[in-house]
Amino acid sequence: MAPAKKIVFKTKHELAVELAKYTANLSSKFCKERGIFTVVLSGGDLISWLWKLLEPPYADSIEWSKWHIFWVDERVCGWDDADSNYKLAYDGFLSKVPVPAENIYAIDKGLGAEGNAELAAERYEECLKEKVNKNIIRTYKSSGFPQFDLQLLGMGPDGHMASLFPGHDQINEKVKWVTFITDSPKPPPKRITFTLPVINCASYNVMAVCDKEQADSVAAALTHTKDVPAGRLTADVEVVWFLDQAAASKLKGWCSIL
Ligand SMILES: O=C1O[C@H](COP(=O)(O)O)[C@@H](O)[C@H](O)[C@H]1O
Repeated sequence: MAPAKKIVFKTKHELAVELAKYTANLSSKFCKERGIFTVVLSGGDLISWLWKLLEPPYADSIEWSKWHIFWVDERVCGWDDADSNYKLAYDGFLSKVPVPAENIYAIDKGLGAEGNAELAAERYEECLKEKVNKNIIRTYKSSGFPQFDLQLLGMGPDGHMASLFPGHDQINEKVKWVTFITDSPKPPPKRITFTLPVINCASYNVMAVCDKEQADSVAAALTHTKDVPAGRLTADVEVVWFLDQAAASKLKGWCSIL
């Protein structure tokens, strides 16, 4: 289990620049080693901090054709719904880079539109298993859980990550790869989400958080003074918290500031 690193940035702009560099370095490493780079996206603000990847030197140098894109959580709705994490990522990032359409694994379109959270979670887990069988996704040591190369995560003000919310049972799931919630405290209520064991098997986990609304939960998660889902985040190789000064404002003195 990797200890959490924290980096505090003066501005969101600087955070986005460093996030692009970090992602591009890992892309280059995994594309060289495996010919594939598996990337897991979240929804929320994270997508707006990926803009630097769309610019030089990254836009033209990243081997986009080797990227495979998954979602750590998804709202159970149509792909064109304003709540959709797929739509958010497509409009803000994926439509601007040449990742092949067949390498983008969104929630099942029909089940999403129908609002069938349970079946949508089962179908997404089947999708992951199929990609494991095709050696697109690696598995974690002997556990059999999928191991993604890089997950780009965010955290809500209540300390939730993915769609694992405080006080809800999904955080305790130990067997399934993907589970669902139908009473999410943050709208919309129906969502599917990777489970904690899957999230924590990733080789590299980035948790990017900005703004003062998240400051209490950032402090709770990183000092373990209160049990919030994001405080359980680990990774196989490295977990790094990318914070702006407002999000880090309740942490006392021990972060590296860029
Ligand atoms: O609902 C969600 O919230 C979290 C955090 O979002 P943010 O807007 O506070 O950054 C997000 O990571 C997750 O993917 C999304 O479904």
